[in-house]
Amino acid sequence: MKTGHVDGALPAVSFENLTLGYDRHPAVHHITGDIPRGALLAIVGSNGAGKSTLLKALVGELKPLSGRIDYHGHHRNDIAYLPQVVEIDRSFPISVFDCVAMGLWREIGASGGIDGACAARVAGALEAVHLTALANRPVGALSGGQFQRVLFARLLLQDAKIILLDEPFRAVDAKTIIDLIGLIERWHAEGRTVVAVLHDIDLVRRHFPQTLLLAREVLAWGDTPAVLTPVNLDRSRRFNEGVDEHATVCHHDEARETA
Ligand SMILES: Nc1ncnc2c1ncn2[C@@H]1O[C@H](COP(=O)(O)OP(=O)(O)OP(=O)(O)O)[C@@H](O)[C@H]1O
Repeated sequence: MKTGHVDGALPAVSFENLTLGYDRHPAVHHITGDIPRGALLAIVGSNGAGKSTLLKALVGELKPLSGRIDYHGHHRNDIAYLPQVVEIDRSFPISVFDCVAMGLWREIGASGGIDGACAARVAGALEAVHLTALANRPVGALSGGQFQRVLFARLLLQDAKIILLDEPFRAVDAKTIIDLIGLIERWHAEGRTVVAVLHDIDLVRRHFPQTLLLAREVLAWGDTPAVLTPVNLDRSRRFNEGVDEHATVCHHDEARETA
């Protein structure tokens, strides 16, 4: 049976027996299921469970070792991806305003020119994340939380149908989390599909109707209260990333062969 199903919702993206890995070593095994259109889905799991790997595959940075991802007609430009902040280089000299304006690159194109209407939209996005006063500051001179607001403002302008967020609240204070959750809920209300990797279980319970609990394979996937049960969370905690760190044999395939 497919997991992640919501009655009546068409899928935004489907995984079909998807296995992902690095240098041919599987990191995530045999994932099958649908992310419904308009879903607000949290991906939860221990360190090394494969959460970032799954997002990287979704955005096309990592090709499947086997199985496939069906995008149901969505194109790369329909997907916005916010990697973990540690993977983003902040050293280049660019202002907050220009960094947010990069969210309009699809519309502006190679010309790079920003007309008055575009500038007003950038200003609107900055206002939405309460950063108007810092518009001219270099991004390298922002705090971690301020920079995360910049990245969310850029996402606002990208206007993507599918938004992927990898640990968007890492090292972010409570006030900023509340503001950024407000933007996520706005995207959800607009019918966009939002998928976020998160570690704060209470926050997931409060704000994310659906959860995928991952431990290199799907432990549970569906409505958040049914997924984040004490039994499932205990199984997730017991996941030991060292067990098959250099796995060359997939236990599912092994079981199938000996059955
Ligand atoms: N570039 C890479 N090359 C080789 N192995 C990798 C690479 N990136 C991740 N891995 C391995 O793949 C597995 C899954 O990693 P991933 O980053 O997806 O986990 P995660 O659930 O996002 O963890 P965390 O919560 O710590 O961010 C881990 O064993 C990790 O060491």
